[in-house]
Amino acid sequence: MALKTLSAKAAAALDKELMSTGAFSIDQLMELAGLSVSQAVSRVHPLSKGRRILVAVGPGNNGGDGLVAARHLRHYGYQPAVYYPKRPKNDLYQRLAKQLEDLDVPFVDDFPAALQSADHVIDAIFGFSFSGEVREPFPAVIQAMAETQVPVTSVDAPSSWDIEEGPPKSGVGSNFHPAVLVSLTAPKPLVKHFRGRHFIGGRFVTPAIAKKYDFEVPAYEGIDQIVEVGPDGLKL
Ligand SMILES: NC(=O)C1=CN([C@@H]2O[C@H](COP(=O)(O)OP(=O)(O)OC[C@H]3O[C@@H](n4cnc5c(N)ncnc54)[C@H](O)[C@@H]3O)[C@@H](O)[C@H]2O)[C@H](O)CC1
Ligand SMILES: [K+]
Repeated sequence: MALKTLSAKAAAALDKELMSTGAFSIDQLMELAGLSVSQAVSRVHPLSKGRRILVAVGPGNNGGDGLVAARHLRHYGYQPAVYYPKRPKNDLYQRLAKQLEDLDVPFVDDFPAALQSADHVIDAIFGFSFSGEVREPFPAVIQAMAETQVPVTSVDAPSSWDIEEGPPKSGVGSNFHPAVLVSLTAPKPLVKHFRGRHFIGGRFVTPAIAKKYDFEVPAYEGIDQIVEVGPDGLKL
């Protein structure tokens, strides 16, 4: 079976289509994306492996997925902490942050320090709209995720990787290889460079949309919001 991936451009177009003709709101898609991430983390890192989950949150919707995942993980009995250095004024992100504050989820300022006492990390810094060189304050965060022994789950893309080409050839992110990736909707072309455990999530795509964008909706089982596939996105 040939590997079907979604380019950054196609992923953005699909997102737009779901929220226009598809009649979804961004809140709904983000809730389901974040729920998928929370399920993948609880699958690879059950509570018995340690409760402390550090969530690195970026300024866009990838970060929003991380905020939603943190909330679900808190309800599952984990102890998430959130690093969220660039908070947009946007109402949606403010509400997601407030929901975490109401659950007494701490927001931390020093990512490398917080990493010292984390059992697992969620990388929700950048997704399919990332491009160019990583700007401040994120280079040190990506460097810390690259060097740590703590396992990292990346949301949609390992942050700093080019969506089509994968890890940068040199500099920040060139040595970043997360243990787990949750591709939302469909894998992006960068998966050809990924070697860890790989899940597909985002269980909201209709068969018609999948056909139009030329990928297959994975065979979700029962009430699961994720399907584990091979590192490259092919069936296990
Ligand atoms: N249909 C789906 O699959 C859904 C996926 N979701 C998630 O949304 C992201 C894409 O979100 P978007 O807001 O378009 O962008 P990002 O979060 O990837 O990042 C944009 C953010 O980052 C800044 N930025 C870009 N490049 C750099 C850089 N080099 N250095 C620093 N900052 C950078 C940019 O300015 C923006 O602020 C997708 O991957 C999924 O995770 C939706 O949640 C639901 C539907
Ligand atoms: K990410």
